[in-house]
Amino acid sequence: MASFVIEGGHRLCGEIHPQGAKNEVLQIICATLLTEEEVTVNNIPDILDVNNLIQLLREMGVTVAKKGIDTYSFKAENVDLAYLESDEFLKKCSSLRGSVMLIGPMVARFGKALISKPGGDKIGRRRLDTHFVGIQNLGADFRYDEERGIYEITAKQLRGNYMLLDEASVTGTANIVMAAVLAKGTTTIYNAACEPYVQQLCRLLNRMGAKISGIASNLLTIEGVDRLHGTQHTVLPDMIEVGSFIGMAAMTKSEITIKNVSYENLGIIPESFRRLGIKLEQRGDDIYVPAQETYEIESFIDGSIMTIADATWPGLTPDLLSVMLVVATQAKGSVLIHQKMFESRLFFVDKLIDMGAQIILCDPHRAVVIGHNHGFKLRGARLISPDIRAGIALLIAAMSAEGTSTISNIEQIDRGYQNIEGRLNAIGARITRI
Ligand SMILES: CC(=O)N[C@H]1[C@@H](OP(=O)(O)OP(=O)(O)OC[C@H]2O[C@@H](n3ccc(=O)[nH]c3=O)[C@H](O)[C@@H]2O)O[C@H](CO)[C@@H](O)[C@@H]1O
Ligand SMILES: C=C(OP(=O)(O)O)C(=O)O
Repeated sequence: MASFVIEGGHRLCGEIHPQGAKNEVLQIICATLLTEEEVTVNNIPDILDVNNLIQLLREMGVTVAKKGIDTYSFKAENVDLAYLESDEFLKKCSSLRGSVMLIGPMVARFGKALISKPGGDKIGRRRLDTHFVGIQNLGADFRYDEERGIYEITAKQLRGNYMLLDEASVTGTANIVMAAVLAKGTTTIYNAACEPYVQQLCRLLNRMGAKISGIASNLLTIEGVDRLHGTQHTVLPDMIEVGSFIGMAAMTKSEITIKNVSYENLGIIPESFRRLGIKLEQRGDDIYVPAQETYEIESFIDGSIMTIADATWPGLTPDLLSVMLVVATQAKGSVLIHQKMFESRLFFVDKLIDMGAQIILCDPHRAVVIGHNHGFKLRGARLISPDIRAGIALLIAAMSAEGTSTISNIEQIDRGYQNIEGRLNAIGARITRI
């Protein structure tokens, strides 16, 4: 288990480039299975989750070529269908959350998919009903093999259907869309997730020859086609990384410019940081964050205490609440952080309380943060990263703290942040990997 040793109290200064979006690229890589032709993908981040998925595709028989520093081509011409049934494949899938999105393309193209329960963060229950019910609605048969602990999904020919999803699941919508593009007839998905990740997937599929309309809304219509072909795709910058950098700058009183953020795809994220009192400016497609000695959390118009809560897109992504919570500990004023979607994502506040933060954990979903207004600094501590976003939040806390901190289990951070210590040290941080 690797660790970061962080010397706190150093200001950052300069420019930083966000990596490609993890949650988009996981969908895009799975979609390359839908054609035997070559699909080239640019701006792929060099992170654990993505590298593991690429490796999994290689083992499935997909020809993967690295064409440039962050460009790969995928050609799923000779997929090894026997390997897809092996215990080795299923074991690998179970350690990788993104692998659940192999089901849609595999059923659509090969008529069969096997899957064991996928991994990912331990951030609460993560049910897959939306995925399964959606693909079942297209005519697939689901069987649970108790002995092997796996689901077997089969379909001779998927058929388009109308469906109203029970929740706007991001990976669930992606899975159903990828199954529906090769189904016979028209599929309508109401209450579809419409995060930029899903929008980008739909745009890629249309470039491959699919017929999807309603992109960016919660009502998608998909006219099935017989086959898809090769194309090119460029992954958007990672909006969660952009948000993490905004929070990091505010917390460490730093002046930074976050380059090429694709501002129009950030939705409510910039405004949500502004509500915490953080100044930021859009400069072309960059975000400039000036050095701020203090930032004051807004109140609602009626004077009541600010609430920052997650919601499905175009609401605020749950993946930034841990960062916003940490940033609030040094703000002026108080805020209620309400993590509605996941029930185990706020427990890391214990560690912040140990570092001197004033936080009341009301229940598994809600925490009230009483900001210090930089009145006193957090204290360096020995920390452990419980999940990817709590991990980056603790890193931000450690960077702003007095003294040295150690964060262990940084594999959780590496799942989603590319060479984070290298990129932050280049603009003034002091982080060592041990
Ligand atoms: C690989 C990937 O893309 N992961 C993202 C994806 O996970 P993932 O697609 O697994 O998450 P889902 O969108 O399915 O749902 C996340 C959680 O929110 C709950 N839920 C969801 C929708 C809803 O309307 N109401 C509701 O309560 C679900 O029950 C679940 O507990 O989307 C999540 C929600 O944005 C993000 O945190 C993850 O980073
Ligand atoms: C929860 C996340 O990832 P995953 O869905 O891969 O567990 C995340 O990216 O914040």
